[in-house]
Amino acid sequence: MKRLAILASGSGSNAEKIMAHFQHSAKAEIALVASNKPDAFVLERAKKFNVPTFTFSRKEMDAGQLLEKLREEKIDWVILAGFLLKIPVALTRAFPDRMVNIHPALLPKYGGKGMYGAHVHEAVKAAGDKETGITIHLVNEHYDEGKIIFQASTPLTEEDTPESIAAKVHELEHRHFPQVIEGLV
Ligand SMILES: Nc1nc2c(c(=O)[nH]1)N[C@@H](CN(C=O)c1ccc(C(=O)N[C@@H](CCC(=O)O)C(=O)O)cc1)CN2
Ligand SMILES: NCC(=O)N[C@@H]1O[C@H](COP(=O)([O-])[O-])[C@@H](O)[C@H]1O
Repeated sequence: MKRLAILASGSGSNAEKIMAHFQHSAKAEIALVASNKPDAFVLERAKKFNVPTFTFSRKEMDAGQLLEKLREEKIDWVILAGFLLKIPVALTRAFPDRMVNIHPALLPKYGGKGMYGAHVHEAVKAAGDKETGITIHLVNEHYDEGKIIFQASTPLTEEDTPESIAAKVHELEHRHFPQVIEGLV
């Protein structure tokens, strides 16, 4: 049984879909949900699924305390689902090809520092793009430059707003991320 940890900084709607997907799985289990925000709603979602939680600061992550916890819990895969800090290289190297992230755009467009959450959808709207989508990729030491595993797109119209774009992207994420993880682990 593979042991998966989810890292998230906010609401955790993707984390919830992933926990529900693996709730009765014989292949993998969500062994930990960890956040850098003690008040992140993802922690409440984890408690609903009886998944253990762990909180840490950027300083503690950079000092190796998150890696220590992942090793203690014998984690096989790390899933970034709305995690908003850069994973230090020591941590990415501890999980080579075993750390995956979801990005709310069609990389390589709209990636890199500053490109997260609503900032991404606002940039897509400002550019007048006729489509957007999601990218699921392996994680390396740089933001959003790891090997792309999966992409899915959705059309946009001039009537779309950053909020409606976000809703379309979330729908794609919730539909695909759990299945892609299932195929990876
Ligand atoms: N080493 C890596 N770490 C992370 C990656 C990655 O690919 N490699 N992906 C991100 C997730 N992400 C996009 O998918 C992303 C998240 C956050 C940022 C960003 O600019 N963050 C701000 C800080 C925001 C905050 O403190 O609330 C910043 O760095 O200034 C960019 C991309 C997760 N980690
Ligand atoms: N660049 C990273 C980034 O922007 N990640 C995005 O944060 C949201 C988290 O939503 P959730 O907390 O409801 O799962 C998701 O849309 C995810 O793609």
